[in-house]
Amino acid sequence: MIDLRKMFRSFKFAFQGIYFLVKNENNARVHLLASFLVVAAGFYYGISAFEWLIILLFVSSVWASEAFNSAIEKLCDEVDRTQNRQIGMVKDMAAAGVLFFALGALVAAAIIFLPKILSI
Ligand SMILES: Nc1ncnc2c1ncn2[C@@H]1O[C@H](COP(=O)(O)OP(=O)(O)OP(=O)(O)O)[C@@H](O)[C@H]1O
Repeated sequence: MIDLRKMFRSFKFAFQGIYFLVKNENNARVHLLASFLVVAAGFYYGISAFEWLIILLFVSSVWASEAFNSAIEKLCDEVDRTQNRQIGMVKDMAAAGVLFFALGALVAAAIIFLPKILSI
């Protein structure tokens, strides 16, 4: 049996997580600006349903990877705040996860929008 109250409570915590991300993480604010710009460009250029699908997949993937990366960073800082090579590596690998999606998003946005921008 699904406990709806528990489910809505989990949503509340997840939205709290989004609030923490945007409030505390500079990179999340960069993602917010980029997401806004790309969605605005999508409406401006009237992109197709398939192009929207690609954009939405990348936007949500970048946000999800940033959320995991920030959570890992916070956890690392709780575990050990002294200089620790392993902690440094964990943080760098988590950051690489965001970079993979961000670079993919950049290339996808260029493939979708550059021809439209250049044809004007
Ligand atoms: N405890 C540590 N030991 C070794 N290296 C660390 C440690 N903490 C951070 N680093 C190194 O410094 C880099 C930046 O870490 P930091 O936690 O400041 O990340 P940030 O992305 O700048 O975080 P914030 O969002 O808090 O500004 C890490 O990727 C890692 O290479």
